[in-house]
Amino acid sequence: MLTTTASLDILLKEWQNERLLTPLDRHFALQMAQLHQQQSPLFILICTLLSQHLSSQHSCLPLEQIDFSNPLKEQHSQCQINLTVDELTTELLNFDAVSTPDSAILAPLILDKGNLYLQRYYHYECEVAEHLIRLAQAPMLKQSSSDPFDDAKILLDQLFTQNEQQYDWQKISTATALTKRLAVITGGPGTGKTTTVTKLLYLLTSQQELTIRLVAPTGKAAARLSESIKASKQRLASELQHIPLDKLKSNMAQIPEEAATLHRLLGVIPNSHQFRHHKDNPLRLDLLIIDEASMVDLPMMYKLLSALPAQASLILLGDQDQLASVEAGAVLADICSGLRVDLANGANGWQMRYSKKQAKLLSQLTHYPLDDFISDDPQIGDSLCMLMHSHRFIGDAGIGQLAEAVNQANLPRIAQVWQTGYKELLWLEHSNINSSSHHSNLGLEALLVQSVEQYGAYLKLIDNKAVSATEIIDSFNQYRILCAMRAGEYGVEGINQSVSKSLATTGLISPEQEFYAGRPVIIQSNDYNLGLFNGDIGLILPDDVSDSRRLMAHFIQADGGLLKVLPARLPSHETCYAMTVHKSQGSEFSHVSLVMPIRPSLAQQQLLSKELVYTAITRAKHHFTCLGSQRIFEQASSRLTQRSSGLSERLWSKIADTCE
Ligand SMILES: Nc1ncnc2c1ncn2[C@@H]1O[C@H](COP(=O)(O)OP(=O)(O)OP(=O)(O)O)[C@@H](O)[C@H]1O
Repeated sequence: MLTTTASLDILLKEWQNERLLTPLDRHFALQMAQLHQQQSPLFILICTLLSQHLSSQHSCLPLEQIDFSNPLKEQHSQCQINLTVDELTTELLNFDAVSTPDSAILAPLILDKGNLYLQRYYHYECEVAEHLIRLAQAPMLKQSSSDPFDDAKILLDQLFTQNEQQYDWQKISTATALTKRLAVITGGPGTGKTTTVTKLLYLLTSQQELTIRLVAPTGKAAARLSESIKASKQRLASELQHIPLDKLKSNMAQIPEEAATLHRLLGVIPNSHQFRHHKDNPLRLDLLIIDEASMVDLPMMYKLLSALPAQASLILLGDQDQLASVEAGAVLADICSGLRVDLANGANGWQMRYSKKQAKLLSQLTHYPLDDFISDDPQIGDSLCMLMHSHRFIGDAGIGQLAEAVNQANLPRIAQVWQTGYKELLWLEHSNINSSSHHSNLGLEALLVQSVEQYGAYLKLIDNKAVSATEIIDSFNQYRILCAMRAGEYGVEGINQSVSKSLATTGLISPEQEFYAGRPVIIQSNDYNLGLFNGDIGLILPDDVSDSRRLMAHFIQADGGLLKVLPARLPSHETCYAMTVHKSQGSEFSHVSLVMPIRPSLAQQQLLSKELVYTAITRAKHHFTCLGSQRIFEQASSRLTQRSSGLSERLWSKIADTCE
């Protein structure tokens, strides 16, 4: 048994040295102990584990996951506490700093259904669940006529050609969003989320005047949403040629194209965590559409839902299989979790779950029988729709096949896809050659040759005065190296150095100074005055309007405009020939090369997950290269990220919880 605080402190320091804990985790625990005058080693240990869980993006600490004999999966534990979950629950509730949700005065730590929360996160989780369930149970806005869906039925039939052989889930998704104030439309890349939402917007705006806002978590994702909606509107217009041109034009003009970031929508207050819009100053809109919803973390979802006006509707679009948000929570995955089913082949699949009433209504609207999807108590299921057929990867079969095999963690299938020899897939094996005078990795060398060829394309445009900065940035964005890790030779830092060196050797760049023509930079913090945000990527290029052609950092903004900033004024940033997979979320590139580590540490292995590999693959539109070793690729593909949270249970349990 850990009997003294001193022995625990030694243990915490050891864990910190092994990087199993951050200094913040240790300080949090010690501060909690001081604040609540509680020196019990058990209390300090639990606070440490809670903080470590929150730093690892979990929303809470499930007590049943604590293994006292090895709490942080370290090599040699000296921690010898031994308690069952029931004993631990009793011990924890004896501390003043811990309470249950039904206590008269809530303590800073809340213990609910076997999960320990910081009070703030408990509040976020309950509120998000309540908001979502309330929206899911509310009918869509402004229904006036005796059969409010009469017009919608006609329009739905015009917009979707009825397919007798197969269910058209895009049509069913559109109908879902017509009937409920919450619609969650999910699916992998190219499954038609934007196409569906464009048709829905056409349908809604041709019936009534609505204030609609389109948003995404990052500037890049917002810019991509704008582009996709514009392209989708053009495709739709060409499909609807039977509609008189004037009417078609005026209907199309009603569909918004501009997308903003979530931060811009909510109104950032400089140097504050608060936004201008919140519960008491709600947004002014009728319909909010959030793309790339998998990137929205729990606190942000809480803030968005709180700022939503009482009668507004919400549509979440995203891919539930992608990496979850950078901060705590996995809101989209939790929302979708109730649809998960085990398939006969052992893989995971999804199945819609509707109430009888909703299945009947959707059937009437779409003419598809939905009795097979009726569930007893679907809670939020009436608002969900999944698109499973990718229209994007038909021509580029290899990428789609690999993404699917990884997503299903199907190792034999993954091996088979790599062995098929698809022209759009390239495997580079880490192969170290060591001789007394020489150390090289042939895989890395091949990657560097590829990067010189690929990045050479935009670098060669820089001196051509006929080519605009926007065109050069577009060319740069065709190719990107994504790293699974930040640190090390095969992390972002090492690969950036290696690529810079190769480009310099071939004379494509002259990196004598910090800022040189062609250097790509990624911003690492928000600068509201400059309008630059964490994750924004730009290029250092000669300013084509100044005579001296002095160097400026050029960024394409969410509205497509070009922002120029003096390099010396840039907020913290780094070179970006290579970036992390996390930072690439919401972006797409024609060619993606994923770099995996050779010998990941124990802590690094935890980060190499199926979601990470899947996200990297699905960033590629036409070509995907992987530098790795088969063993690490397979290990990563079979490691599912588990984010501890009580949200899934709150959304899908039979009796919806209310927040205390
Ligand atoms: N029902 C359909 N039949 C044929 N092609 C379709 C259909 N739906 C979408 N597509 C095509 O598939 C491509 C991808 O569609 P869309 O952009 O709507 O997908 P998405 O899910 O939004 O993709 P992403 O996740 O990449 O943003 C587009 O070229 C679109 O024209």
